[in-house]
Amino acid sequence: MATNAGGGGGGGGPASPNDLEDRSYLLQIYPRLAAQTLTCCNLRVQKDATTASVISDAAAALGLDPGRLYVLAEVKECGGEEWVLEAGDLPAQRFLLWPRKAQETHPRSLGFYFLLQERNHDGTIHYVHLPPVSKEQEAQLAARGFLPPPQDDFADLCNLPALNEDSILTNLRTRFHKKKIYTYAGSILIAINPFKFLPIYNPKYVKMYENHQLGKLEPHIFAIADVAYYAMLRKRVNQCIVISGESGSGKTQSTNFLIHCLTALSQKGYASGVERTILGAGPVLEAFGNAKTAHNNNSSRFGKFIQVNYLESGVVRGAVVEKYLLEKSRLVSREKNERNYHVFYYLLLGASEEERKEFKLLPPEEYFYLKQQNFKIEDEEDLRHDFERLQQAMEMVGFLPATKKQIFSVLSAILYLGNVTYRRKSTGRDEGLDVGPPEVLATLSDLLMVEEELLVEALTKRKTVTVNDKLILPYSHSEAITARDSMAKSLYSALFDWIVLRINHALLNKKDMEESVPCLSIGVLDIFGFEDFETNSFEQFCINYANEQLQYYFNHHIFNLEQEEYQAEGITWHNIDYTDNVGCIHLTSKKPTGLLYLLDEESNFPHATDETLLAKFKQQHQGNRYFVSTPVMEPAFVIQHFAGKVKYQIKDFREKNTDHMRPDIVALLRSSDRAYVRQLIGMDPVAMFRWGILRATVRGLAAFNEAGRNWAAKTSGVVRPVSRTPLGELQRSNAPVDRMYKRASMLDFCFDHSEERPLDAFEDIFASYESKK
Ligand SMILES: Nc1ncnc2c1ncn2[C@@H]1O[C@H](COP(=O)(O)OP(=O)(O)OP(=O)(O)O)[C@@H](O)[C@H]1O
Repeated sequence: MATNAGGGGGGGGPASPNDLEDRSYLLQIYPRLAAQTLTCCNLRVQKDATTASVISDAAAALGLDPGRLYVLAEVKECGGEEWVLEAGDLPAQRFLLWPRKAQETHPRSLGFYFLLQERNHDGTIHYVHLPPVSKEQEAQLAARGFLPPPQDDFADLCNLPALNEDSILTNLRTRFHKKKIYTYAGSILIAINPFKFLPIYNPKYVKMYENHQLGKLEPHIFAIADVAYYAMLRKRVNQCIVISGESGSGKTQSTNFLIHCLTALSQKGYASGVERTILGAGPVLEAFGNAKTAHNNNSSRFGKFIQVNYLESGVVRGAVVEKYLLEKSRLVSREKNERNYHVFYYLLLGASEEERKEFKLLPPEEYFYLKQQNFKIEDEEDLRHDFERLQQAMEMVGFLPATKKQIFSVLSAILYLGNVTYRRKSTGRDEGLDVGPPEVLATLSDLLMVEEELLVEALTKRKTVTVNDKLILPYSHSEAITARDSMAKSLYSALFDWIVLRINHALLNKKDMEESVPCLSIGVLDIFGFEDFETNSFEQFCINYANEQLQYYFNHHIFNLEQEEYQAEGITWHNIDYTDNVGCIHLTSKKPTGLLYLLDEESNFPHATDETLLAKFKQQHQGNRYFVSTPVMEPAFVIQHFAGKVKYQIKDFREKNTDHMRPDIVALLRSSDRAYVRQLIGMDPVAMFRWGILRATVRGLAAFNEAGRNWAAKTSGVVRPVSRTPLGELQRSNAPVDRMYKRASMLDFCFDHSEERPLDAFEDIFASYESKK
């Protein structure tokens, strides 16, 4: 029945063309056994030879133990599927179905062979792993027609034949070279920054992706916007798109594309007012919140969440921008070859002669806050143009010329603060500091409209109020520099918050003040990517912690929830092991010993220093696998993040953690004759309260209208159409929302029209609201 042709080659195919029944075929059988001796057995078999007989002949030819059990499997692609044959199957029949070339003797790497494997007594197969097929082998296989031509790019990484780092990167690179910058990994979109314009974002593309199932068309960022939009409408559930990536990878650009598509979908191709305002808001936020860094010429130094609100019909209603963590430290110092916030350079290079005089501007190289670290401006022409662009964008968002002037005065004052210098008093027994130069102090006092005497006090002395006394202590030299920088940072940060608030005001649909409608929303989160610089400080610590949380969110959704869903649906599934980052999150934020809690504790303890803080970190977390030890004398600690190890310098952690506005500075700025400066300082508690009210009002009114409708139905016995002016409903119900609503309207009035005494107006309303609450 079977002929052992030994290890020799010998051609396959018919042995005797004239006698079909007597034909025999040369099968290549490879043993895959734990104790493997021979590499191959070429066995000549007849057409009607069963698997059982082929197994026994092959075992004999290979000198295997006849007392053991074996199975025979057909393999078509090396490393591919294996079809185990039943004892009564005819292997030669399978062989005859193979391509012609596969029936000739060929190397194993080309596939089409049989495998002889050991079988356990319970019927299961005793598997032994083989080395994977190489790329060259695959190519040979394809060249010989045994494999379909290789597909060299996969739009979805989930379809890759082999999923490993190498294959993923090769696929992304191949696609990128074909100008396909987007690739899916299931429902996640991977974008590779092309650093050049691609004509794939015009309205034709919005239309093309509209209401399409994800994956049907070439991957695209518009497809993600489209899925979010239609899922929101179909499920009536708010959606969120999370963008993550390292600095310069294209997060902000992607956010802009998403917002464009999200508003265009709603407007059926026409640009909406909201989109225009968002587009205007972009350059304003960029000018004040972006800077040139080592990684990106236009790096966002703050995180943001843009929420587009829709009516239930899918029409855009308005939008809200929320900002997170502006990198304030950049204002006073930064890494080599990096710049301060764009707006300073725009102003200094773009201002007219008249504006220079009005804001007392100097050339950029004369400001200490700008000239540190390899100061060189090579793009003067662009900066001048950007100043014009900024002015235009400010107008689009509704900044009046007077407001712009106020903002530029504050910017100029911030720059002058950097030029304040200190010298130890050389005469007398006074141990204080001399502050100067006089012309800088005079200009600062002019720009901020504060008394020079008070300004000098705030810059040189700390006031502490105790139960019975008021202590005034002179700052040491380093404390004074910290106080000066703190004033600059506080002013800039308040200015940025005010701008965000103003933009939100422009984005808010004014009708929300008059009528309530149920809304849905899609949010786009664009935060800093993971950072690891030469020197990492508190900012990097916060940014990387936020990214750790994002990673956890991904893990949770991609692995945990998906696997739970499979199990719930009864799909056979082996849980996938993945790197869980919960340990790192606990190290940072778990009560009571997480690093953030220890930091808060040490920030509030009067005698603590950065050194005692570091000692506390080490003492609590020595031995934690996410807290990597550092040499005893090194003022730093290392965290093992999901994305790699990062060393953080402990210097200024406490100072930055408690970086609230110093009371002395608040008091000084509140004494300003410039209403705008007082407004900035008052913003913190009051304007945030106001914004909270607006938000709560918009949400509350929806619920409230519903209550009004029920009330009307109950009292009249008939269901009436809903009034489009909720004030009527509000007055009838006497709900607390009523007060809130009216307060919000009044606050809005103050915000827009009371240049004279806005802060007092805020405070009055705030106090009256508090008393009636
Ligand atoms: N899809 C794209 N097409 C063309 N250019 C792009 C695209 N995405 C990004 N870029 C270019 O790359 C630059 C950097 O992108 P972007 O500022 O969006 O990065 P980022 O991830 O937000 O960086 P950071 O975290 O530093 O703010 C952009 O200024 C733009 O020129």
